[in-house]
Amino acid sequence: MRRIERHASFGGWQDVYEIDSTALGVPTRVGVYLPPQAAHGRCPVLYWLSGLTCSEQNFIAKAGAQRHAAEHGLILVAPDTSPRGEGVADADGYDIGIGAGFYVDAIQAPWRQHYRMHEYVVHELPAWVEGTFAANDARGISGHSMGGHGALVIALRNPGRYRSVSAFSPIVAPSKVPWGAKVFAAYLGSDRASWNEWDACALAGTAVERLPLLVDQGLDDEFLDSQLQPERLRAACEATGHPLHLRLRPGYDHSYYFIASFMGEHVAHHAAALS
Ligand SMILES: N[C@@H](CCC(=O)N[C@@H](CS)C(=O)NCC(=O)O)C(=O)O
Repeated sequence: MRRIERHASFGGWQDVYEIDSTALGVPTRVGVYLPPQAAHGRCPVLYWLSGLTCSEQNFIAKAGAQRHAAEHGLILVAPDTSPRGEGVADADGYDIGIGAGFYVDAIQAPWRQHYRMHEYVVHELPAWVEGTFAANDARGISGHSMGGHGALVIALRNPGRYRSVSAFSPIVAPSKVPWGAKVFAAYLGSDRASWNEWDACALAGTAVERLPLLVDQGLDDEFLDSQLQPERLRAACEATGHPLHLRLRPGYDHSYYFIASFMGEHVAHHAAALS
């Protein structure tokens, strides 16, 4: 691993590392915030999954999460949103290929060679974090938009691995909306039944662990009706009794201004479950 950035931040360190990922088959960058408490003992870890077009930089520069992580003693880990670099498949459009890994394990050519973000985020990344830093194995996961989808799906698919989950403006039913349908057809193929394994609304119906879902959604979000449709998650959770705390926020859009406004509440939610 190579450390390529280090900044003092709220008594701790905001770092960026480049690691050689086996799952992705390429070097990949990851933001790691070490709170001041990590100098004295092991801390829980909150994983953050960003949305379309993002790298590890958007969250570390714009979400303002370090102040809250320092207050609660949480390590923050923010991976890239896809494999990238020479030899990595890509296609026209910001919503497929590089910057749009969708946190699935692709099975279709040419994507399957590198697009294995689920394997990377769920297994390889925590093993590296817990073996490298003063981290314990108490894990929470959160994210935004495509990353909100990733956080919900990863928590629902992997019972026992995460103690808390939350999302901002998540794509709750990727199988049913244009962003998800486009990449699922490419990465997973035309068998739509298999898409349910990567769809939070479908997974909420079959989850064996009823981990409560905390979701914030801005009502002035430009993607609310076309891509996000949070009422689908409410209906799916009501139908199966899955605990959901969905907060609709008037006036807020899809940006990091929205995320930063409620980041403190999300970090506190995770800290309560993880500490
Ligand atoms: N209209 C945007 C769509 C992508 C977008 O809104 N990305 C969100 C996540 S879905 C984001 O976090 N963008 C980066 C940022 O705001 O820093 C674009 O063309 O780039």
